[in-house]
Order: sequence, then C-alpha cells, then structure tokens
Amino acid sequence: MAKTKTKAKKAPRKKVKLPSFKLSNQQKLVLGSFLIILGVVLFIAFLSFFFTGEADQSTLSQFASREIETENWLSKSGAWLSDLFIQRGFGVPSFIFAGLSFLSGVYVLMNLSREKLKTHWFWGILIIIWLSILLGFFGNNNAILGGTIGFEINSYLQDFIGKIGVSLLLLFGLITYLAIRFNLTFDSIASQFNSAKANLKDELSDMKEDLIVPLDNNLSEEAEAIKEAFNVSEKTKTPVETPIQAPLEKVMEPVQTKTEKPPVEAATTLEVKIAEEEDVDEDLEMKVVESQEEVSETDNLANKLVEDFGQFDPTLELGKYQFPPLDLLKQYDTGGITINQEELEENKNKIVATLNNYKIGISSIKATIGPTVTLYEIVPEAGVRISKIKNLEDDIALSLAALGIRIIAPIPGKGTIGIEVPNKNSTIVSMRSVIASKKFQTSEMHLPIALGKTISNETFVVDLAKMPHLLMAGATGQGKSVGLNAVLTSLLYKKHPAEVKFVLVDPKKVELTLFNKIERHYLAKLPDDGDAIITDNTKVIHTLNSLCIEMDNRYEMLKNALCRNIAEYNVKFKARKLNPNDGHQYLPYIVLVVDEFADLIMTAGKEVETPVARLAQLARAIGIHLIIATQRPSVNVITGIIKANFPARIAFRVSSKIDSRTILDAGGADQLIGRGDMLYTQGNDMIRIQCAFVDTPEVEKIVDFIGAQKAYPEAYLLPEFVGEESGTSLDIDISDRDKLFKDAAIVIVTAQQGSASLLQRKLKLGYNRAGRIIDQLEAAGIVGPFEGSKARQVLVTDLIALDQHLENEI
Ligand SMILES: Nc1ncnc2c1ncn2[C@@H]1O[C@H](COP(=O)(O)OP(=O)(O)OP(=O)(O)O)[C@@H](O)[C@H]1O
Repeated sequence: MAKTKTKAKKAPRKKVKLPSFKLSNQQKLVLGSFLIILGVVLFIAFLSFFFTGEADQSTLSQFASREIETENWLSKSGAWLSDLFIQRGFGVPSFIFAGLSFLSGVYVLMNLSREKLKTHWFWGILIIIWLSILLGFFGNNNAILGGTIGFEINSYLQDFIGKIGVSLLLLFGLITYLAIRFNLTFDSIASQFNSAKANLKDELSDMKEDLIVPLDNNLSEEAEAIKEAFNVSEKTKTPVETPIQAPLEKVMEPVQTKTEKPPVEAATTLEVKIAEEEDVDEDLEMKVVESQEEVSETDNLANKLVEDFGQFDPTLELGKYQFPPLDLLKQYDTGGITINQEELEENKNKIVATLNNYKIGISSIKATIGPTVTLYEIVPEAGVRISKIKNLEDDIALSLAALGIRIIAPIPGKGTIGIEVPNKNSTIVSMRSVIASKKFQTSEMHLPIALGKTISNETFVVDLAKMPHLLMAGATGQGKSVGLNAVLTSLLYKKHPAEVKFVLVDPKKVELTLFNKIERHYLAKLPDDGDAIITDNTKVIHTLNSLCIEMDNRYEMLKNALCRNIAEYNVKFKARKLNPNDGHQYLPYIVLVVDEFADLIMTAGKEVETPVARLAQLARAIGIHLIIATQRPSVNVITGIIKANFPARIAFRVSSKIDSRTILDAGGADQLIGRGDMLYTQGNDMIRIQCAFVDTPEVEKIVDFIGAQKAYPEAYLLPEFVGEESGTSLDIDISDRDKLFKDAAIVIVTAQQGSASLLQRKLKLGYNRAGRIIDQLEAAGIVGPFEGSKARQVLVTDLIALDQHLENEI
C-alpha cells in the first residue's frame, strides 16, 4: 500500500519536471543577475519602509500620479512593494523573500542544483509563514511585525484555540521544522547534552592539570635544590623522592581517568566531534554537498541528455526504414491441415490391433493432429512395461505401412506413451503463417526465430540470444537450407538493420548469395573486402579470427561500462550513460551463419575449429551467436568442444541412428520424414517441429524490398585481422628452411601441384611439417598463396627454372 502511494505521488512530480526549460549561458546570466538585483531592490525597499512607511501610506492610492512624491528610497515602486510584502503581507519576515531572490540569482548564475534551490524556497516560505504568525503573536500592538497575514492568522487561531493553544502550536511548528530540516532526534539532543557535560568535565580537568603542573615543576625544582645542597647518593635519594612522587601520582589520577574513559563516554566524545563539525564548519558541509552534486551532475547529464534529446535511438540513421510486409511471403497452407476422420480411425485401429497382438492392452488413446505428423497418445493398461512398447516400433510401422514412425515412451511430463504417425498428406507450414502469428509478432525476445509449427500445430518461436548457438544438421535435401532461410527471414522481419548484423559463410556459393543485396543494411564484413558473403576458406579463417577480436573488444567495452551482457550495455547506452567519446557505441547482435561446416573443417581443420570453439564458449554475453549447418555430423566435424557449447540443436532427417546420436545425443532423427520435418532440442526435451517453408523467390523478394531502401554507407565493419600466413611465412629466413625444402620444391614443381598432402605422401611427412614447408615455399615464391580447398598455384614452371630461382636467392 505504502509503495503504491509513493508511486502515485511520484508520477505527477515527474510531470511537473517535464517542461523544465533549459537556458543558454547568456539567458542564465540575464536571469541570474535579474534575480540578484531584485533581491537587492526588495531589501532596500523593505529596509526603507521602516523609516518612510508611515509617510508614504497616503501616497499609495495614487501610484499612477506623478505629482505625488514618496519618501521610500526606491520611490513609488519601493513604497508599493514594501506595502504589499510587509504591510499587507508577512511583515518583517518578508526580508526572507529578498534573500531567496538573491540566492536564486546566485544558483542560476553558478548553475547549481535546481533541486536544492527548490528546497530553499520550500523551507523559506514555511519559515516566513511561521515567523509571521510568531511576530503577529507577540507584536499585537505593532501590526507591521507580522504583517496583515500574521496578524489575521493569529487572531483567527486565537479565536479557536486561545493564546496558549497558539503558542503551543508555534512550538510544535518549530520542533517539526528542526526535526525534519536538521534531522534532529531526541537522541541527538541527549548526546548534545552529554557532550556539553563531557566538555565541561574536560575543561575542569584541564584546569586541574594547569594548577598541578606548576606544582610539579616547583617540586622538581625543590628536589634539585635539595639534591645539590646535600649531594645525595643514589641510595639516599628514595626517602627524599618519595614524598615528591606521592603527590605526583595523586595528581596523575584524574588525568588517567580521563584517558581511560568507559566505552560509553568514548562514544560520546565521538559524537561531540561530529556535532562540533556540524555546528562549526557549515562551509565544510557545503563542500561535501557540492561533491555530491558532482556525482549527481554526471547522472543529471545523462538525464538531461535524455530529457533534451530523448533516449538514444540506434535506428535513427535509417529512421525511415520499412520492415518487409507480410505480402512478400506466400501462403501455402490456406486449406489448413488435411487429415480425414477415416485416416485417423484407421491408424488408431491399427495401433490398437498391433499392440493387442503383443498382448498390450490400452486404456485410452488420444490423437493430436499436426501439420505433417499425428501424435497418438496412449495410456497402457496397468502392468505393461514401457520397453515392450518401445521395442514394437518397427512392427507398428509395418502394420501402418508408413515410414517415420517414432515412439516416445514415456512423453516427458505426461503419463502417456506417444506414437507419431506421419499424415498421408502433409501440410506445408508457410513462413507467412508463422511470421504472422501473434506469438512471433508480440514476442519480446532479443533475437526471435519462428522455426515452424509443433505437432499440436502451435507456432514455435525461440530466442537465438538464449540458445545461445545453434547447430543444424541433416542429410542432403532434407530442408537445411530452407531452415537457414527461415531463421534469417525471421530476424529480417523483426530486427532493424541497426540491431542485428549477419556474417554469412557459404562455401557452396549458391545458398546465401541472395543476401548480398542487403550487404549495407544487415551484413558485416572485413574491411577492404569484396563480397560480404564469404565463400573462400582463407577469408573464413580471417573472418572468424576477426570475430574473436570483435569479441575481445566488446568484452573490454562491457568491462568498462560495468555491464554483464550486451542487453544491459545497450540499455545503458540508450539511456546516454556511456560516453561515445570513451569508445562506447551501440552494439548490434552479430549472427554468424556457417553453411557446410564439414567442408570447412575438412579443408582448414584446426584453423577454423579453434576460433569457432572460442566464439562458442565466450561470445554469448557480448551478442555474437553462431548458427552452424552441416550435412555430415561425424565426430571429427562436430568435435566435443563445439558440441559442448551448442546445447541448441536441430536435426533434419539423417540416414542412420549413429548420425542422429551425433547430433542429438539420442536417436529419432533417422525416423523423420524429411522435407523440413525436424527435431529440436535445447537440453533435455526433444520437440518435433515442421520447419516453416520459405522458397528462394520469397527470400529474393524480401531482400529486394530491403535492398531498395536507404542503406548505411557500408557494411558493418569487423576489426582487421592480419593472417599468419601472410605475415610470418613471408619473412621466413632462408637459413631456417626445412632440410627437405629443396626435395619438396622438386616434388611440387615436378607435379605442378602445390599441396601439402602431396608432400605428406611423397616425402612421408606429418601434416604440420608438410604445412610448414608449403609456407616456406610460398615465402620463396615457388607456390602461390592459400586458396581454400584448391591446391596452391605453382609459380615455377620446371626444374631448370627452379634451380635458377634458388641460385638467384643466394
Ligand atoms: N519446411 C519445408 N516444407 C516443405 N518442403 C520443404 C521444407 N524444407 C525443405 N523442403 C523441400 O525439400 C527440398 C530440399 O530442401 P533444402 O534445399 O533445404 O535441402 P538441404 O538440406 O539444404 O539440401 P542440401 O544440403 O543439398 O543443400 C526443398 O526444395 C523443398 O522442396
């Protein structure tokens, strides 16, 4: 309740703040000096009123007449103002108005906190009212003291609560003021009292000390005199000294009690100090407040920037950007799901009959119809072993004469066993229907992806940012490319070009080329690089390493901004709390899509695996997400380290159970029916989804629509990466060359084929040594640079030319 109350109170306050005008420096100078002068004018006029007020009384009614003269030091205006404020207003306390005006001027000129000024005015006005009542109370005979207001309020109050009531009310007002304004509490008053007591004690003991020290000095002087007079030896000293020490100890006693005060008293001394600081060093306190202002100024600066310019809008540069309309997508599933009652009945009967053949009784059966598959949920009779039903997978498939039967025993979270049976006529789930779904349209996810529809015909939307990386695998022709397009299309329909960037790697060179048209809107690439879509293996390695650099840079930025992830960082940046001059900028998400990952690993091996593994392990927090698609999900392609960092996996149909296990760590993908039928897992649960279908012409229309709009001057640039093969290999020292360098050169030139595997075979070398020799051959100008999957070009035509080439080197 209390909370809601405070909230309700705060809301209108903010509204009052909104029209807060901002002043230029010149305006501040003008307004500030005006207020200061007004303060001085009021002060002079009020002061003069006490000398000239009576005489000017009669002239007030003829303000406009120039013939009538007034005595006020500020003439007619002075007389009028002081009459208004003092006579008819608040009396003597009106001087506070002059002070407040003066103070306001100073605040405006020195650009001090407006909040503090408001507080001064608030309390100032309250004091004026209180004082005016107080003076009205005591100055019954002199109405000027409390002004008409003070006088009238007084007489009004006295009529109701009497003189005693008014005086108590005034006292209450004073206590309330002190308590709120100076945080005065009963304890602090008590401690003040204690401190005064302690001070008094200290002073008394000091006085005692002062009295004793001369005594002590005198005594020691006397002792010296005695010593000298009688020339006493060490032994004889004691009797003389004893009477002297005794009074000394006695004298020390009060001093000791002073230092060994009980803890309570120590606390009081501490409080005394604080109280003293508060009382004496008011200026010092002001300094403390100023330093707080400095802190709040940075806050205010952000607030002010937000107030002045609104939140930072990353989409502003392409403010008129239009998201692609739904019409660009084709509607394939207008007819809805087509499964007839007969088919359902038939399948049900067959399932029941098959199970009965094996003496498995069913207590109930339920069918859920999906776009491609119908799920029959059965509850077996008590005592039936689940494994028995699971083993009948092939028999049920045989009796239903259908491929792609999957048995889920039991369905997680339900006490049933599921049998998925493909529909005779599967329905295409069009991209349009999933994009148009409420679930996708209203999703608040960072990177929403509408993958398709589940078995119960619900649109399935997931957040790529949460996955945080996606592995897609499936045999050729089962819907991988369509799946990738569905992912990209989802993001294009939901995210502004400023919010997400794609890095597309397409070794097949045909699947993703379409997206070239939106290079300057949505793609990221290396600086000084031709196409943004990467088809060349060397470029892939450079890009992956560059993404690693981008990742490191982003982590640095996050660290400096004290944020844990990209979402927090961007919120802070939008609220203008991060200064672009300190290297901060709005960070778009980066989605790296790699098609045919197996091909990359085959040709570039570790060079690709290492940065991919690094990105997969670390990039989630800074908004780089990986989508990797592959046909061959063998263990040397999807290595343990990559797999461990890709909890979200999609499996299209694969040819064997082993492949299914490699992708999903479970069987099932081998029983799918293809054409976009897929299994999705993000940990434990496995969901069967019919992937949304988006055809190439549709994607083309979308990219044409986006490509035709105003774009950024260039693609999002990734940091530059200097490849090792270009940097280190070229300056390989001749003396550092491998012993087999010449032999290798002969092999390469004879075969006219610059490949490391040739050297491995002919010279029986390991991969690493062969690779190093190839690098040395490149440095020597015998073979050309790395060209991805192709063998390097041999630059020396025959063995005679090779001899000449090597001789020239020396
Ligand atoms: N979700 C889907 N709904 C309906 N049909 C689909 C779907 N996905 C794929 N298909 C059909 O399957 C065909 C092959 O799909 P796709 O090109 O995506 O396969 P792929 O796995 O990428 O093959 P490859 O690995 O050879 O590139 C498509 O042309 C289309 O006819």
